[in-house]
Amino acid sequence: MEDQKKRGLLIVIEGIDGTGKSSQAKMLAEHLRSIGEDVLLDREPSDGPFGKILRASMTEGRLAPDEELELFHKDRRQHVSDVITPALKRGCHVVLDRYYFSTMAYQGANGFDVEELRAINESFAPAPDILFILDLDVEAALTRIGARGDQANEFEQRDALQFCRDVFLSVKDETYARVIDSSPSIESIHESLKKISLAEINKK
Ligand SMILES: Nc1ncnc2c1ncn2[C@@H]1O[C@H](COP(=O)(O)OP(=O)(O)OP(=O)(O)O)[C@@H](O)[C@H]1O
Ligand SMILES: Cc1cn([C@H]2C[C@H](O)[C@@H](COP(=O)(O)O)O2)c(=O)[nH]c1=O
Repeated sequence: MEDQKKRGLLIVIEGIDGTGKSSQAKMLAEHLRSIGEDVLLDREPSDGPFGKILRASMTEGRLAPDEELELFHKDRRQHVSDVITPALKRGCHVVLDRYYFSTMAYQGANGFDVEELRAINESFAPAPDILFILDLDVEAALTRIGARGDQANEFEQRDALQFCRDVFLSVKDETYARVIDSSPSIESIHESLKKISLAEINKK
């Protein structure tokens, strides 16, 4: 007999560093579980073999841009086919901290064509049911993550983050996208994410 279970929702949280993605992903997953929903809390780079190489490279030294991009794509293909798709099929919601919009933003800031990156990813990665774009100005985001460095690096970092913020906001008109002002308190942002997610779950 065919499996009649409803597909889970893919709920993606994006935004520049320090906008509160990890905090919100955790709180949303915990809330949905507390009301009896089956939820997988996950992130990208993933905890799979390619994701582990990428995470190690963040502390041990950045890879060449081409090599890094190839790994992000390998990681996402593996994550989508082995983790995300099976979870959604068995009716589990996936709350995901970063997804292919981060590739558009960060690898776009590294010089790759943003629309090409989007097309490559959308050829194999399912679109989210909800995309929360946590939006915050670069100065506030940098203050939150306590970024410090030499002045030249700080300017470069600001420019790159502004580019990323603009890329995230460039998808704001997609039906699945919700821009969330991330300057209020963690709790009030959580209330917004909860309300929007529950409305979408109840629609299904
Ligand atoms: N709404 C908020 N108001 C004030 N501080 C916040 C808010 N949300 C998160 N923070 C704080 O900002 C810091 C970064 O939060 P968090 O790790 O959730 O962000 P992130 O977007 O996942 O960051 P990154 O992308 O750098 O991993 C943490 O110290 C967190 O407590
Ligand atoms: C998915 C993805 C991520 N990145 C970058 C963005 C951040 O600098 C790190 C992830 O760090 P976090 O603390 O876990 O948010 O990876 C990227 O460049 N491209 C991507 O596709």
